[in-house]
Amino acid sequence: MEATSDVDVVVIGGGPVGENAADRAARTGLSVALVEAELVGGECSYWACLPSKTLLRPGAALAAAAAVPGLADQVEGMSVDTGAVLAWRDRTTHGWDDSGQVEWLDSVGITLVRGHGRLAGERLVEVEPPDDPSREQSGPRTLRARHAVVLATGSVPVLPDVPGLAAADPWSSREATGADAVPESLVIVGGGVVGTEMATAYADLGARVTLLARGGLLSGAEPFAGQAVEAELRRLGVDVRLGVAARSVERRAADGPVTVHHGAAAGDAGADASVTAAQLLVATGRVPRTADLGVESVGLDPGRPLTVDDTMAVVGLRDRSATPWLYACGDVAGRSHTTHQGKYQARVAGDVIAARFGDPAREGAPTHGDAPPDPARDPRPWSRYTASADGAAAPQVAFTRPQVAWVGLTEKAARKQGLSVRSVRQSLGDLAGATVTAPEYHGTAQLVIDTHRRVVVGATFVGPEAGELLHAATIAVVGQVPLDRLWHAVPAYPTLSEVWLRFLEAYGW
Ligand SMILES: Cc1cc2nc3c(=O)[nH]c(=O)nc-3n(C[C@H](O)[C@H](O)[C@H](O)COP(=O)(O)OP(=O)(O)OC[C@H]3O[C@@H](n4cnc5c(N)ncnc54)[C@H](O)[C@@H]3O)c2cc1C
Ligand SMILES: NC(=O)c1ccc[n+]([C@@H]2O[C@H](COP(=O)([O-])OP(=O)(O)OC[C@H]3O[C@@H](n4cnc5c(N)ncnc54)[C@H](O)[C@@H]3O)[C@@H](O)[C@H]2O)c1
Repeated sequence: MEATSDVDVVVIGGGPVGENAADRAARTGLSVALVEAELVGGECSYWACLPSKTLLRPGAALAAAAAVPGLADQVEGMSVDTGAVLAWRDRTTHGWDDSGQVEWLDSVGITLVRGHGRLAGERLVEVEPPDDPSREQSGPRTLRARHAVVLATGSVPVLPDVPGLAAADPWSSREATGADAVPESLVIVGGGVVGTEMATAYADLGARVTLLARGGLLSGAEPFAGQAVEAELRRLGVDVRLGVAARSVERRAADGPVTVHHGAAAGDAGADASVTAAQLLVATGRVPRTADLGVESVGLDPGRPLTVDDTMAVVGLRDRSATPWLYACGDVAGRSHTTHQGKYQARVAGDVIAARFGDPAREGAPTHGDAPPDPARDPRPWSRYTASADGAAAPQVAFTRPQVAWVGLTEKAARKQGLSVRSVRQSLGDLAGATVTAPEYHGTAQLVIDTHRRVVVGATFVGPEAGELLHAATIAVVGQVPLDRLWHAVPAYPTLSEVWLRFLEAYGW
């Protein structure tokens, strides 16, 4: 095995984002090496999106059946078969085996280098062989990139500085999505997307769940969304405690129960209540994985978020070269923590690299037909080389019950940006589409409208399968479609999309 290898592009991190950046660049004939320390497919495939959604699906399917006359009586009293669900989760994650993903890399001509990658200066990456002896080093120790290096190393969970917490060896989302048994009881710290999704899944799987949140639930979304999820979690039997902070944690034996003492989140007063459970999950957010990545070798601060421009080029390097060579996308870039938005950034970074260094005329190249970005000038917003949607139009779905789907700005965020906005809120349950879905369908949707430009800048849908309603809103926000034109986008009868007509009627069109 050669010690040093020259390639056109090196991608560090083989999650969904690194894979996409590598693929886009490789399609223009560039040679690409992908460095991966664990499993190709990343957090999303093995410990995040896919296993979590598998754990959530059976409870959602049961609830959907229970809401439909003719089925409700049949499923009453039924519970989820935990063993079957965990076995399905194991199939979804391919038993934590990445050989399928590795085959794909081979098929598209991307070279996999297993090991921990670190920058060692400009366009230079050193790879430390993996600890796991079953996963042997499959490539060179040093990679010299002729053109570009892409950082796609994802993020790591945050462990708050609470006395006794680290010593209690709590679960992170990895253990929660990868568990091989359901604990009798679970206390969750954190009321964000992981906290609410896992509270739903574990309640469905039969655990007694307590959820501790500093504020309300899903604070990144409109407040009414978190309130709907809170109500449903309580209905499921989850003990939801809002406005509280963990003050200390005790666990006497490694496999023994764990007690979380908590008090009011506002102020520093001590603990006034506690909860004891068989297991503890900490879900208090994630930070970009920039520690132990060698970023100090190019003048950046390890452990701190990276700053990228809209072409996903990292800014603030010690030595500025005429053409940017270092890019970052996905969780590590810190702009968004979702797979779809990270992959969007990867398409941008991959296409920028391909346009700057690859052969755009090559068959299968994605980049012909648009002017390549000029590194000396600001990139043109909304071109294929610019991740313009990140700030203005990023969608997200929390697969809670009810689902919460949102895109763009909340009303509060829009006002904070100085926009003059008006929100219109509609009940989904009143629509004909709801009546034929389930007689007791409950749901709410809201548009945030920029009253000067008369365009939609944000949208939220809360209800069963609300995620499927989101994309029309994403198109309206990205396209900045004027309300006058939206009026001509006629929703089919009887679908839930008729809420768009109700929005326009309520706004006063
Ligand atoms: C429980 C949970 C559920 C989620 N559900 C969803 C969902 O339903 N939908 C959604 O859109 N998003 C979801 N997310 C977010 C989603 O998982 C992330 O946004 C996504 O994984 C980011 O992709 P990435 O490629 O940037 O990082 P990752 O998926 O984390 O991949 C990074 C890869 O880089 C590797 N790596 C790191 N450092 C190095 C190094 N120095 N050298 C070599 N390799 C390295 C890692 O081993 C990993 O394979 C969820 C997150 C969690 C925690
Ligand atoms: N369906 C999806 O798209 C999906 C699912 C799961 C996770 N994710 C992504 O993964 C990332 C991580 O999820 P997450 O839920 O851990 O983060 P989050 O940012 O969504 O929520 C973290 C929560 O923890 C709270 N918190 C922070 N510090 C705390 C402390 N010291 N004590 C108590 N509470 C504290 C915050 O107030 C917040 O409510 C998110 O950015 C999310 O977008 C996405």
